[in-house]
Amino acid sequence: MIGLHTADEVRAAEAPLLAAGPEGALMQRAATGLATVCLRLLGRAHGTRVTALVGAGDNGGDALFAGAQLAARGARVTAVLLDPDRAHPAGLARLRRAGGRVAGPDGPTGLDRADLVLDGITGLGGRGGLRPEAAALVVRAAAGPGLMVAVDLPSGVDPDTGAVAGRAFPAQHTVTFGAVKAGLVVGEGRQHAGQVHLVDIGLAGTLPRPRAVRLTDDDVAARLEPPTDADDKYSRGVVGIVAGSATYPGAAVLCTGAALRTRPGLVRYAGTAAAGVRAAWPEAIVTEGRPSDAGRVQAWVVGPGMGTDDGAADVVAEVLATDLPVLLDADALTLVARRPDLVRDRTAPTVLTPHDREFARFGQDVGADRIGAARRLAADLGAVVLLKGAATIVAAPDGPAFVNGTGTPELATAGTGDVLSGIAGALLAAGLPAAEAAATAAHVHGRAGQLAAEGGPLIAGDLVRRLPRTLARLRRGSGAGLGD
Ligand SMILES: NC(=O)C1=CN([C@@H]2O[C@H](COP(=O)(O)OP(=O)(O)OC[C@H]3O[C@@H](n4cnc5c(N)ncnc54)[C@H](O)[C@@H]3O)[C@@H](O)[C@H]2O)[C@@H](O)CC1
Ligand SMILES: Nc1ncnc2c1ncn2[C@@H]1O[C@H](COP(=O)(O)OP(=O)(O)O)[C@@H](O)[C@H]1O
Ligand SMILES: [K+]
Repeated sequence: MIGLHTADEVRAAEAPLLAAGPEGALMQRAATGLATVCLRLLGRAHGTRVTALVGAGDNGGDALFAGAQLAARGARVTAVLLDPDRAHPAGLARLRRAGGRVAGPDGPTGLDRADLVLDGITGLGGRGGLRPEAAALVVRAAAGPGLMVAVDLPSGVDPDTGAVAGRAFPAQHTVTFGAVKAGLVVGEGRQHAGQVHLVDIGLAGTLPRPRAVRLTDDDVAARLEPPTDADDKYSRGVVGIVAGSATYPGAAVLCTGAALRTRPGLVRYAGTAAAGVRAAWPEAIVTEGRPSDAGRVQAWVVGPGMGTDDGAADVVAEVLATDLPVLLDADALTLVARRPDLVRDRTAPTVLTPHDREFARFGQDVGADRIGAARRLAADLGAVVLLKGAATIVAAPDGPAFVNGTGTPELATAGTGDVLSGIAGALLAAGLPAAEAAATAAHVHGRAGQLAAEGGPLIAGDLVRRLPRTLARLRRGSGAGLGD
């Protein structure tokens, strides 16, 4: 698991090391890590042109020391000082000694010819939207040819929430120190961070337990146990699906197919799309009747394409009255948003999987702090909330939030959410704790999307078809990095 930390947590973790160590030691580790990544990205230092944008804090110090290391190896480095009187003095001296040049924002910045631009304007100390002079420099840097590399985090991004007020540095790579900041992997921050490289500066022993995490492929593989000799079709979990309608069987077919392909022991379907489901998936056990007619299950998925009429409302209430784990998606969300007590009154786990518009039906817009929003709704309802998006969030009333790291914008197409519900339902039925089932499903869904997208634009059915290979790859193990 990759811990995702806040600025306060990182500062608190640094404090004892700053007190104990020689002055500047942490900054040297950070700058060396930064210069190493830059060298790797450039391929060589000699003859390359680097412009470092330098603010008045320690983030600028990191950029100056890294710039000095690159200059010492033959790079032509220009430091653009936003506030010349307050630039990190030792860093500036080191850069000058290494042969680096220094300019103001109105001087020869070298941005129009740079191979690489280092963003050392603000890091953990940045507050609010970038000031006009800094924002203007970011715009000029983005218009130039240089590879955009953010120091610790892209300036203008809130380290905790990923919120961007105004403009922020659009990085292709972010070299972050000590811990991955939550704001680098969620919301607008994620879009500005590019690939994230973590530099170890020795905080492992002093960081607190993270309040947000990202699952790796290995974490997910550990939650996807293949069947053993001891298993039979009932021991792997039985999923119940209530979805679709006679006029719209698609959601039911996709959701049932995804549940089947995640390979629980058995999938039951109850609802008015029975004919379509039976035709598409002979493996499912299908009834036109109510959920109570379907036979025993270990978890229910309710909602995709089922409509919001009184009949649908009755079915949702019937399922929520069971003492089984229930996943509510799509139309079921619209229905419970009108009657949230149906969720609050439950003792068995409930998972809600809204996208932003469905989330808003519960009374508050998502806003810029997506992790915070998911946590608030989870606490309010006493349920697990999976908030869909480019980086899907899973939050529970307690325990860490999960920020998903897999997926592709190709997933923005009709029906992919129905597939996600089917996968999550199968994992709930298999007995995974609700938040882990939801987070594992989001990860698998994203990997299936990436695999399907290799073959070109995808449709939701492609995800179902790719699930077996996705699961096999995950179980075989991989070396997935931080930024994907
Ligand atoms: N504390 C430590 O020992 C270490 C800190 N490190 C670096 O230090 C950074 C934090 O340094 P600081 O606390 O000095 O803060 P920063 O360097 O992040 O930012 C402070 C400066 O940015 C300016 N600023 C703030 N908001 C602004 C805005 N909206 N627009 C324009 N300018 C703005 C402030 O006036 C101030 O000059 C980390 O992100 C990291 O890069 C690393 O060197 C590792 C060790
Ligand atoms: N830009 C994007 N990048 C990555 N994933 C996305 C993006 N847009 C949507 N998704 C994912 O696609 C799925 C869409 O689900 P949803 O909106 O419920 O669609 P539907 O209701 O049509 O099935 C979610 O899993 C969401 O996280
Ligand atoms: K920065």
